Amino acid sequence: MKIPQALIDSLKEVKGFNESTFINTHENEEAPTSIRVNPFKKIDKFNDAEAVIWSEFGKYLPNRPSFTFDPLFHAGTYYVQEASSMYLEHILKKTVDLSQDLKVLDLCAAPGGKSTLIASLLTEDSLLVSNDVIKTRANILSDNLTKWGTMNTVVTNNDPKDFMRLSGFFDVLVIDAPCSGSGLFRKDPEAIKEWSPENVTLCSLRQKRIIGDAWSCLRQGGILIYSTCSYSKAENEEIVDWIEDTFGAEHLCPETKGIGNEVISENSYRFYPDQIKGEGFFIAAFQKKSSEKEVFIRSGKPIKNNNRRTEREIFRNWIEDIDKHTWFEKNDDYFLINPIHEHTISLLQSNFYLRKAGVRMGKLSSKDLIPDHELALSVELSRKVSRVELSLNEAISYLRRDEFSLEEAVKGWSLMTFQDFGLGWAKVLANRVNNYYPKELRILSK
Ligand SMILES: C[S@@+](CC[C@H](N)C(=O)[O-])C[C@H]1O[C@@H](n2cnc3c(N)ncnc32)[C@H](O)[C@@H]1O
Repeated sequence: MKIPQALIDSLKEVKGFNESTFINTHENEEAPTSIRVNPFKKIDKFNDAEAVIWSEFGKYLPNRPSFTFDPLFHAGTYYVQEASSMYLEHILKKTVDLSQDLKVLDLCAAPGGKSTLIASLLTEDSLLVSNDVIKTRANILSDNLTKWGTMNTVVTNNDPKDFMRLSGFFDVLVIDAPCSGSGLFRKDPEAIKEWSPENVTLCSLRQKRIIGDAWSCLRQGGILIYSTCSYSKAENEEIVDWIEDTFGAEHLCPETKGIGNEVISENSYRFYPDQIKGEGFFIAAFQKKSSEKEVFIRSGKPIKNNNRRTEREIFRNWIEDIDKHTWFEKNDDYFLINPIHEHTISLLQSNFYLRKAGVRMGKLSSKDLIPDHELALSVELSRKVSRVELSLNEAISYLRRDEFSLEEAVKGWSLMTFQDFGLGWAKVLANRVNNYYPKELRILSK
């Protein structure tokens, strides 16, 4: 792997950069494999694996297994994530009171590494809005958050400037900005071909535009966390200076955890693969000092309609504690949400392209629910729902969407599980089983 000389030259004066070890690591060492476990779907599988020091949920694996052929991966019990980027957890814990109910925007969120991490840290009554401007990527983001299983998440597919409509609304704004990607060269050597000083300049301009567009949606006193997987100062320290100068934000510098002070560069944190067990990463936190006119969100009880009592009784069979929740209907689909978020979700619905809100439970037929895939992965699903535990081979077959049969299964909708974690639905008929695993998610590789 040949690192572009122009990149090396541009880093010579940067804090913590060591040219010879940096080049040696890129040429001779493989990127470590790490995963982050889902606190809402607890598994033992990685208990003995080496911990990522700065994350409560992060683990290094001694080698890279085939995640595609692990049903626990498809059940959302863990997320494969590069270790350095898990440092967001430490920064959040140090700058935000996570015991409070918060409104958090993850603005550049696909495929969902940071969002699934944030979702793991928030209270039930908090709301995470995960956004990505690119439609196909917003769909992947939505799939990954569905697997994570939490209800307090909304996925939007909007341009950052659309968030100006939510003036002063969010307590926390996370901007993991699109960047020149030099920090991930070991994992994606093809990215080296795309790298150029001109691209760094373009990325830097785009990063400023994104931050400028979204700034007003953060409330006074709120926290902005900015990160990239680039080494270039133009995308990192220079953006930090620009944020301080343009918005008068206070640059915070929480104490480090599991990394030495040498990674602190002008009050921000730089991760180099020759110095820590992870890839290149940059992260900085700020507090907003200026005031913002806050968007008005209606409060109060939702409007009831006559069907709700019947609907509730149907949903009671599917949802663990339906009396704690509410729901809304859109295009015949029913979405389970926290009543606290009802008006906010309604506001988001009228102003944004929503890809996901709460848990899509499914459609109602005359007497029952036709369950949606989202419900199968949700932590709100009732234990009363009929379940069939699959062996490893059966689970792989199910995830491939193969035809299969089940001995002694109860007729009707059944949750297919692996080690007790939901994978999806099947409908058991008298002489066959209909596999309802979503076509677009099925395992294709041999
Ligand atoms: C570094 S990736 C985000 C990774 C993600 N936070 C995670 O941890 O999985 C940057 C994201 O920004 C999005 N993006 C690209 N151009 C953008 C723009 N002009 N405004 C906002 N987001 C953009 C990309 O689609 C991409 O998903």
